[in-house]
Amino acid sequence: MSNIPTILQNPLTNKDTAFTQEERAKYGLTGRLPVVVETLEQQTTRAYRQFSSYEKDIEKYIFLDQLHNRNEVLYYKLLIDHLAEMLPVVYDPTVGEAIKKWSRDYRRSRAVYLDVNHPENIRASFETLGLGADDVDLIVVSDAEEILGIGDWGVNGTDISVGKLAVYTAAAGIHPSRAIAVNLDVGTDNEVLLNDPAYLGNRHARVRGERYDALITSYLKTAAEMFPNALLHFEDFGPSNARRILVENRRQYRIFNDDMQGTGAIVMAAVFSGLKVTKQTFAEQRLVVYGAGTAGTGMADQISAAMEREGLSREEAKQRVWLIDINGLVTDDMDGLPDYQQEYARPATEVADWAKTDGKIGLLEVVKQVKPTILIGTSTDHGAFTEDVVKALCAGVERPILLPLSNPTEKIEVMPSEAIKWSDGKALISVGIPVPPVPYKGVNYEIGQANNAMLYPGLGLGVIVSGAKHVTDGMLLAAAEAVASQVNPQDEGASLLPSVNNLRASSATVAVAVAKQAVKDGVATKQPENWVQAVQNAMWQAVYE
Ligand SMILES: NC(=O)C1=CN([C@@H]2O[C@H](COP(=O)(O)OP(=O)(O)OC[C@H]3O[C@@H](n4cnc5c(N)ncnc54)[C@H](O)[C@@H]3O)[C@@H](O)[C@H]2O)C=CC1
Ligand SMILES: CC(=O)C(=O)O
Ligand SMILES: [Mg+2]
Repeated sequence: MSNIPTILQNPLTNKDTAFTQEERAKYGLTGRLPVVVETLEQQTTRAYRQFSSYEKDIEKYIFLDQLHNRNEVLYYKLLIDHLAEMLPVVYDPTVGEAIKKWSRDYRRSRAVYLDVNHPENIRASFETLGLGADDVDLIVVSDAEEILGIGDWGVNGTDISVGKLAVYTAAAGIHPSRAIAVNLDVGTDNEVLLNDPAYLGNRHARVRGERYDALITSYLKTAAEMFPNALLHFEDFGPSNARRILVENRRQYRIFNDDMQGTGAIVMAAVFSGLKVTKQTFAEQRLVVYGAGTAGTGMADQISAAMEREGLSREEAKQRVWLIDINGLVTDDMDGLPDYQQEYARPATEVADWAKTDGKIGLLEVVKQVKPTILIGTSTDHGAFTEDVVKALCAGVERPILLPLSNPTEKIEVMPSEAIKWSDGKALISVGIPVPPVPYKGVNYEIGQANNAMLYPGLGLGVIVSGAKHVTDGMLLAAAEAVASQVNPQDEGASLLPSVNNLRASSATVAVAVAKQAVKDGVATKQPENWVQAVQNAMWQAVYE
């Protein structure tokens, strides 16, 4: 077959059967499309029928990916019209499965790859996009060391950046052609990939130390110079790099770590809702975090900061936090604790008579001793919140807040259906994955999705609309409050978080709150008269131009 016209090949310009007769004549498409001219709605109906014909989520993922590569407007129209149904396919949990198979199933690239062995190519790689300084709002970058809860996936992790961007556009109307997905290919320690002939990334162990740091520094510098308005979103880095990069660069660059800050903020939103039910303050909480890595310690930081805002000293706030990691309760006599855990390590003397199992103070013992008001799981330890743990939790307090947040489904600490049963409906639950409501003793328990995807799109939109120079703690808090303001958790069986069905409206509400806070914090560079209108105007709609 002869060549396909460029306008049909480019997903940003392709309208396919929706090109009018005039357009067909103008763009050299005469005779190159079937005669019927369709509307976007008609195309969407067909695409939905095609989507629905696939049984497996991974097949649906591939169908949507191919549509994304063919016709961007149609892809987003379909996604936005069926957001609650399709988010779990383009994003968590199915994206995890797609990432595992990415090199083997390779179809077409949608990203920029920055190679640790050729840092001199960073600028040239971005230049190939042909985008000017004002053309980019957002870059999502991942080095794929800790993809969701499934570990190191090297270049296969490209699709976490692509998936996060799809959610930005579908949920908050971030313009798809003003956003870039980036994979930092620094090698991988995943032996399966290193020994797979189909693997498409650098076939060597992860580069660490000076060369890694030089790549990050060069990436930040080049991206900020070339695209000075872009929000630099970091996703799924390993725990030590994630925190270090954020802490070292947040004053200088417009940088956001989703796993620490986005997750921390969505958890804050769930806790705000939970406290409306228990009628307590942050300062009264006892927080146990099971799995003290990037996400878990990010949450400990945000919840303890909320305690401080209510008048506790830093020391008093830390006294109300217990971290549990792979070696049990984190105590100050442990060797080699990473810096992000040291801050919360409990004095060994304080727990000297707590029961140990296999030489560790385990979760059940901590729950019995501490009587936590909030138990968070970010451990990837599937099933860790056993019946004994949930029952002990409920023996300690009347309405515990229970957030088993590990993704994807195969990693979750407890499924809500079990936690509702074991807690006799008392636990106030949210989880990272989408789950259906749980019927129990005549009540339908709606389970909100405490996934950063419920917050970061609106946060990003607020940053873009306000032209904020930095993402401040105040902006994260404003986002969390805006999410929590949309639910009535006191109603029996109500969710702690808004439904995914309302995600676009929720994102707009979050964006307005974030933009206003950016002004208050002195980091906004734009100040329109009406923030609500400015946010609406900024939201890209899936329609043909
Ligand atoms: N719901 C959400 O929005 C988010 C959920 N997550 C989930 O949280 C989990 C952790 O993610 P990250 O913090 O990025 O990973 P990470 O690797 O930084 O942290 C995981 C921590 O859990 C610890 N751990 C592993 N097995 C354990 C066990 N048996 N007992 C106690 N601790 C154990 C590890 O030592 C590590 O410190 C993942 O499943 C991820 O999908 C992460 C970010 C957002
Ligand atoms: C949701 C997310 O960012 C994670 O699981 O890593
Ligand atoms: Mg993540």
